[in-house]
Amino acid sequence: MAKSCAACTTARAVLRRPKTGEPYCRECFFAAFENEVHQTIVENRLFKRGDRVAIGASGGKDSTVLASIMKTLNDRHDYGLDLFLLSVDEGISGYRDDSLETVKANRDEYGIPLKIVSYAELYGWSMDQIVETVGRKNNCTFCGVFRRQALDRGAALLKADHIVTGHNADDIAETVLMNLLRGDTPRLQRCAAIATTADESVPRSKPFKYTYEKEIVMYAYFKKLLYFSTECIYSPNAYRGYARTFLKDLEAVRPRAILDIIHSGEAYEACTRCGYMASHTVCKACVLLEGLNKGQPKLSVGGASQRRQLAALEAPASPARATPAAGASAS
Ligand SMILES: Nc1ncnc2c1ncn2[C@@H]1O[C@H](COP(=O)(O)OP(=O)(O)OP(=O)(O)O)[C@@H](O)[C@H]1O
Repeated sequence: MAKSCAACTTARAVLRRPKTGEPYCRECFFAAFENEVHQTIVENRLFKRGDRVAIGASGGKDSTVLASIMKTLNDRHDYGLDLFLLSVDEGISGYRDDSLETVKANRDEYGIPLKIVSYAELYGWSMDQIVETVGRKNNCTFCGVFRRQALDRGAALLKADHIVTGHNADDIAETVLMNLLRGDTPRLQRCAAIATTADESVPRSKPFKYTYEKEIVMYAYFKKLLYFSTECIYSPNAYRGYARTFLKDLEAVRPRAILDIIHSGEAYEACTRCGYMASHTVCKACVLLEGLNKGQPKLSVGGASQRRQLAALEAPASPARATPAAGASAS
């Protein structure tokens, strides 16, 4: 017997939500999907009214769904944003030239202006030429670094206040895993952040940070969105491939694994004093040192929480405890 939708309980379910495993009808799935992205945008205060927002548009599923949903939410909730599509043409024949045709079709369908910047015009080198020179092994490094800057330069031409990209929950969890496997702990929290701002670059954010890739594909499918699905011909990123397979295996057993990994990245903190990894704003070594340096080592090794220990150590010394130092200077 056909199941009914877990949300409206009346319509017939046509899908099972990958994130929760619940049966949903089409309309309730659209509503839940759109509402979750809206919540992410509002709770993280990603934009302010009047912002000019450049949507990094590659023609792939993520950025195509992002463009569609940014338009839907901007209209529905009156965000007051000026939206633009921004595409980087890396100069990869048989790949980017075809995907840019998809972006142009999306420009016409959504009525969002499109700006294309190319590696050839910005750097004097296309990726095809770079690969001819450096080979296929390290070409992704060139492409990644150049794309980051190209998006900034394109956003500057558009006078954009903000760039959004289609990075989804799976992409972010994969990056957290890769940084963990490489022992690159300083990057853990940064790669899991929803918004980033580097000096002199345009602020960026990822409205799909908590959106599952499988749900993006479902949304595109049921909305009949047009996207380009070929993988880059130059990107045999084997390491990410293993992280991806591992993540998919985890997801199959426990769908929440994707969110849990993102939360692990978010929860990682670097000590605000010495930069070493910490589970609090200040690491245990700094708390112990503070105790030693203040002549109260026992305060920092007791059973109290690290926050309370630090607060106690940072509190102005009581008159009784101040006596030895005061006595020393008086004598
Ligand atoms: N050539 C490009 N021009 C503009 N934005 C890009 C380009 N390539 C990537 N991006 C942005 O970076 C995001 C992540 O890129 P990635 O290469 O991981 O692609 P993806 O996961 O296949 O996403 P998509 O499905 O949108 O192509 C994209 O969703 C898009 O917002």
